[in-house]
Amino acid sequence: MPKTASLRPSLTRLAEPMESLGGLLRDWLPRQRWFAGKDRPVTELGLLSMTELFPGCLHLLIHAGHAGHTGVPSPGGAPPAGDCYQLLLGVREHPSPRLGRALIGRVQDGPLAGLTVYDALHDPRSAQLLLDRLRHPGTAGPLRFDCDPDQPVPGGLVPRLLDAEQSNSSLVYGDEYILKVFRRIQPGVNPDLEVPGALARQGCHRVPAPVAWFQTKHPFKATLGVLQPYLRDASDGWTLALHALAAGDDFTAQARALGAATAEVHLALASAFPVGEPGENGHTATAMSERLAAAAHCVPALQPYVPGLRTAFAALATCDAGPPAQRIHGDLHLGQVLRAGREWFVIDFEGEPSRPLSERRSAHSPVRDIAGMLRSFDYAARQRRPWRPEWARRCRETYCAGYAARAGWDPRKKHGLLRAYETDRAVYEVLYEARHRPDWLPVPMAAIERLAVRGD
Ligand SMILES: Nc1ncnc2c1ncn2[C@@H]1O[C@H](COP(=O)(O)OP(=O)(O)O)[C@@H](O)[C@H]1O
Ligand SMILES: O=P(O)(O)O[C@H]1O[C@H](CO)[C@@H](O[C@H]2O[C@H](CO)[C@@H](O)[C@H](O)[C@H]2O)[C@H](O)[C@H]1O
Repeated sequence: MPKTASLRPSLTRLAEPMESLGGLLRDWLPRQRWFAGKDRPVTELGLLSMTELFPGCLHLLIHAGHAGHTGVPSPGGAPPAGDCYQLLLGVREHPSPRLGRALIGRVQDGPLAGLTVYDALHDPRSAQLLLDRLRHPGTAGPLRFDCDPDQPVPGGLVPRLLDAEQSNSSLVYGDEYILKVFRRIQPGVNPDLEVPGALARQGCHRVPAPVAWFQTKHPFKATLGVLQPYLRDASDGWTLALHALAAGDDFTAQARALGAATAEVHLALASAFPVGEPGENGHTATAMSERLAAAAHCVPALQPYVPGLRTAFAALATCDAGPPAQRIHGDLHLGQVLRAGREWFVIDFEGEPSRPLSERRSAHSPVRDIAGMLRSFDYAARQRRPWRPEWARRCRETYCAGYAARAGWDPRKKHGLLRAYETDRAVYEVLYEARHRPDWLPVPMAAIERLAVRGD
């Protein structure tokens, strides 16, 4: 059995832990899928907080600064500029060879010299101890662990880390629960805790409700992770859509049911959170135009289409107000919906990861979510050659019909709104793909061309 490094209590008070970790993390962090600053070199790494969670496991909040940003939190606890990441680091003399993929490296300098550091979420023992902390409310330094006393979580569940490419890291326990450990941390309550909790209180069964969570109060208050029931026999909408496409199967019945489920979630959100006034289209159009300009600056391939795309935003400013602004999902696509039995469930209420948390928690038009899902049918249809525009068109049509039947208003009758929100979403996707998956860029670019040239 590998010997766990003795992490003396003094370790948590070490003055210069980054002497040991800085070099390793500077190399490792930018290679993680959830690292947001891939297009900007990391110029500075700073430690915002460090807590010994249990022997051999450190909880860290790390600031990654890019040129011109400082990692020093400003007075009053406001977050430093740049990004803050949550890491759980295992620290051992001789980690198990089974942790090979999780290795970050062997420390050369500073107080941890000679020890090996790895991503502790890959270590079943650490994952089990983390669940134990969640099962028993309490604190560890600035960290606080809470659970819903009405939904007790049993001990001894075997953990496994999901290895899908994700914005965060998720551990599944005994196929009973899933713990999402947020990676990029922003101040405030994370919508992925706030929204499912509020929807559960509304009696909405479309969203798995949180059963335990943990947060920090230093260097700012923030949600760090959420445990919820795991839908064990579920398949996500993206996988189902690709299977249907591969088999030449129709997907319209599923799309219709998905439209109805989206409307149900929107109705529950409108009951759970304050609803805004309609009539903000001018302001929204300006924000969309600004996002387009910023995206075209980063991705020059967008530039020839800017004038055509702007016509969608100009039209939005003058078209009817549409449904009132309300809390929405914020990043709805086929990968965010799960089909279990004959029901659709909606997960991941974090919103678009690159937007500030305050913006993600504010009210927006529900058309934004609808546009996100319509774009997703287009993404799916473009995964096979020859691509299948008819398949996407039918899914889009029936999704809207399903939505209309439940919501009482029909997205298809809001053409100007839908076009503007779809354009805004495609612009976001161009930026997302350029940063994370350049090979996928042609998918949203095809939509950009269509929206700019044909406008439909
Ligand atoms: N409650 C759940 N039940 C079953 N699978 C889930 C559940 N929540 C998430 N998943 C699975 O985990 C994946 C990642 O979850 P998600 O919340 O989208 O994380 P991320 O923010 O990292 O993208 C999903 O695509 C889904 O396959
Ligand atoms: O990681 P998240 O699920 O929160 O969302 C981000 O990554 C998604 C890709 O994994 C990205 O979605 C885009 O690609 C999907 C296919 O992989 C497609 O279904 C979506 O329509 C498309 O937007 C999402 O935009 C991004 O925020």
